Amino acid sequence: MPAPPAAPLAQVVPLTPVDGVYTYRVPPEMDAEAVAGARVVVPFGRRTLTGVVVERFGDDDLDPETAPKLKPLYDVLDARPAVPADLLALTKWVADYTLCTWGEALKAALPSGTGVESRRVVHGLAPPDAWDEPRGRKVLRALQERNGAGLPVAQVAGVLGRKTVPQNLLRRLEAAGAVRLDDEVQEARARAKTARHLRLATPPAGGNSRTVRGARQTALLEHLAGVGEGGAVQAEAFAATGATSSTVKSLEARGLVEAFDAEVERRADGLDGPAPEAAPPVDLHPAQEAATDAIAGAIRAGRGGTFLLHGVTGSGKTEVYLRALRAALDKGKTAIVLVPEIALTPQTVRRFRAPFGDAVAVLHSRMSPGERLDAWTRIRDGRYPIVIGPRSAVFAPLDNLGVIVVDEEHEASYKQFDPAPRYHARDVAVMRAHRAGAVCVLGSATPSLESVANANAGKYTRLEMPDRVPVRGPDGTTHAPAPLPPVRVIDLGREKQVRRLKGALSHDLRLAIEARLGRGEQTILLQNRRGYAPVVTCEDCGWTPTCTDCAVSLTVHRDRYGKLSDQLRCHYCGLTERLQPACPECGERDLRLLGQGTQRVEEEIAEVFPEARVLRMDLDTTSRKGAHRKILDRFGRGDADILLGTQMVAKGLDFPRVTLVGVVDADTGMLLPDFRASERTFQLLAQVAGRAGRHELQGEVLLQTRNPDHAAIRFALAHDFHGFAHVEMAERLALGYPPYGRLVGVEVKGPEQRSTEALAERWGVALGQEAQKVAGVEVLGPAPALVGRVKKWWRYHLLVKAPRTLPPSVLAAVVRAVRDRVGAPGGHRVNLDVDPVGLY
Ligand SMILES: Nc1ncnc2c1ncn2[C@@H]1O[C@H](COP(=O)(O)OP(=O)(O)OP(=O)(O)O)[C@@H](O)[C@H]1O
Ligand SMILES: [Zn+2]
Repeated sequence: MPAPPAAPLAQVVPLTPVDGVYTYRVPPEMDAEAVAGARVVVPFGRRTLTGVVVERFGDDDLDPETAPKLKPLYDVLDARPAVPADLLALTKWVADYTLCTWGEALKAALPSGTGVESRRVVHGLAPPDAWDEPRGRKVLRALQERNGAGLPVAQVAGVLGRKTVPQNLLRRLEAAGAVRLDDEVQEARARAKTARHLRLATPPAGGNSRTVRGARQTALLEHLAGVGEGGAVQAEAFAATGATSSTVKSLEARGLVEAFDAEVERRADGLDGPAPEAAPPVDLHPAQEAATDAIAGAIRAGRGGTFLLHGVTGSGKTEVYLRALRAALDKGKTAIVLVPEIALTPQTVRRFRAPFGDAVAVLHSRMSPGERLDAWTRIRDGRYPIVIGPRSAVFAPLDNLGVIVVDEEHEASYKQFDPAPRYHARDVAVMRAHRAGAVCVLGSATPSLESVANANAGKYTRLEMPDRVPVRGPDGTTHAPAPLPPVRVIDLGREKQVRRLKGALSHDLRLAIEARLGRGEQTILLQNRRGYAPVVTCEDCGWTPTCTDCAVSLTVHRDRYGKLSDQLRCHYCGLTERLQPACPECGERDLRLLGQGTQRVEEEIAEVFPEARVLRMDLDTTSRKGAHRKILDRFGRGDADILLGTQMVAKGLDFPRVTLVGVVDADTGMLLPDFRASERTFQLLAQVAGRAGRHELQGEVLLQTRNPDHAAIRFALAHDFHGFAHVEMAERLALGYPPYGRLVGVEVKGPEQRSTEALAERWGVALGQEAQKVAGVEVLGPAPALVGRVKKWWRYHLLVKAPRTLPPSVLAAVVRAVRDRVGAPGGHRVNLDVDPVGLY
């Protein structure tokens, strides 16, 4: 019997949207493991939940009344705390800042699919005719059909064809003894994968040495001799030796080899194959040198601090990151590199793996839950000092952090919207590094105005790399910095008038592509819209198909069978239907397809340049695992002349033979009613322009637009980030928007329009009242969201605005007060979004 624990109580945060911290008794046998950061299973009302211990304490101060009533922990899930101490504090900060529960924030820091979940289940006890009300009978009949197996409560709604669970009915059925409600606990732990393995048989049969063996048999035996007791995965052994099943059969028959099933160790680096060969070390150019000195110096000195590394496209930021990682590792510290999901390309990963090899773990969203859990577990066990991944990797369970790098820090994908916590990974990175005494490096060619403002205010140290990396000639001599490529604007309005442009590609853009085809160089074309045509309309009556569940028009998609099988798709909910050849309203057969999606541009290229080899990269061509990588590998090998795609082609790519970048329609997104629309457009154009002429060959960029005078276009033309930032900042200041103001977005959603609108109104009134108590706070809205209905849910937005000088906690208190007072009654949902990114 172990001694009773000195701190017999544990404070536990359940991993659900339930607010608060709950106290449990720690049974003596769980004393050693139920420490702060460990995941535990606890009784919670009638449910069983997974939670995280956040503190242990003694029962001395406890009220003797409540002490005996405390329930014990049911179980501890971790032998080693899942959440290191610094992440406990960090998630608490995230919860307070983003207005979510600590449990929700902790959940974001843990791999999904772990722990235990319970669900409420109904069991039938009485036959259907024992109940005289039809709804109850229907439920009992469904339960009878399940032969004693329970039905999850959530599915009862479906049985009755309703959206919500009939809680009242269930209570009455339970009170009358017709059903029993129960909690069923499910282990949500991901299972390990097993595969067929081969190994040499023991003891090796001696007398077979004279047996004639084929080359494959010999190769397999040698291979297995090299891997030892644990054996090799059969498929891998086959790939390595050319052996086949019949090779194995004949070796098995002679007692030389045995086959068995065993768990495979999933590689936590998320890649197959060994680490790529290390690239030869480069000599830093002076601006890189200066940046590296500042960053590595801070890491070595353990000083901490945030650096804004503003380096133009192709200035060699990655090399600076690599040196920062090296500095951290040399000090025995660990490092996190955040990259936007879209930039988590094999090319990027290779550049980080090359110098550090197996020290690097890669996390990405395409991993299966099992792979993710494995990777996470090994990171927590300290096997990888470097973690690279998208926004959630900011919570990687590393101890002893030396540096966090946020590449392309301006990227909107660092902000999580759903589910809560609605955090911005860049801001969490800055905070985590700060608390750990680590260095944070924010890198971009087009920094966010928020970061620029922080640098201006002296909170971040600004490091500039204004030139591209000098190009080295084949003889080893270094030339002058490669210039940023010249950008030309093509005014689409004029093109339409003067040249009667019909398709998507202007005369000049066609000529430019043709020249690349002739010289065997490559082209990247950006068209930030997928599908064939964004809108279809009837020439006669003006009918346009819209989604039944969302307030948007449907996009035409064309598959390889051509026009006859055109589909209509909703980009919000995925609804898909056939496009009929005639208008359903008036019967007119002349339906007009308006606008250009990537598919249509692809078709036009095929018509104009039948000999060109085109790769299309958008959400539709990259949905399969590995597709993204395959496309880029092919393009990199020179198996294609043109890479056409959505914003996926705009960022991070570094291909030496790309000398032309064409933006088919620079206006997509530019005119959205979002105060960041202009900034986003500038960033996208500057980033995509940066893909051209990055090495020896001179590049060129063509922008097609209808708004040649727009600031985003004018400054992109001159590669003038500072000019753009200056103008845009002045506008933000005038309007009180970030970085000069603070915002909290409120999204009110519901299945019914009237009640949703009414709830939004009540929020508006209540916010207005609270806002009056604090100087400078302003409430905008409610107004219908830009897309007023998504997946059958109506959406209304409000925006709370405050000056930058108001502490975030004060603004949070305003919104929290309204949440407590008005809330989200009657099946509505209200999402609070602090520092929103996107449309409000
Ligand atoms: N000091 C150096 N000497 C020689 N080549 C270098 C040096 N530094 C970087 N490079 C090479 O220059 C190219 C551009 O560097 P890198 O991709 O790091 O730029 P970047 O600033 O990250 O650009 P972007 O913002 O466009 O992604 C790469 O091919 C890289 O290998
Ligand atoms: Zn829809």
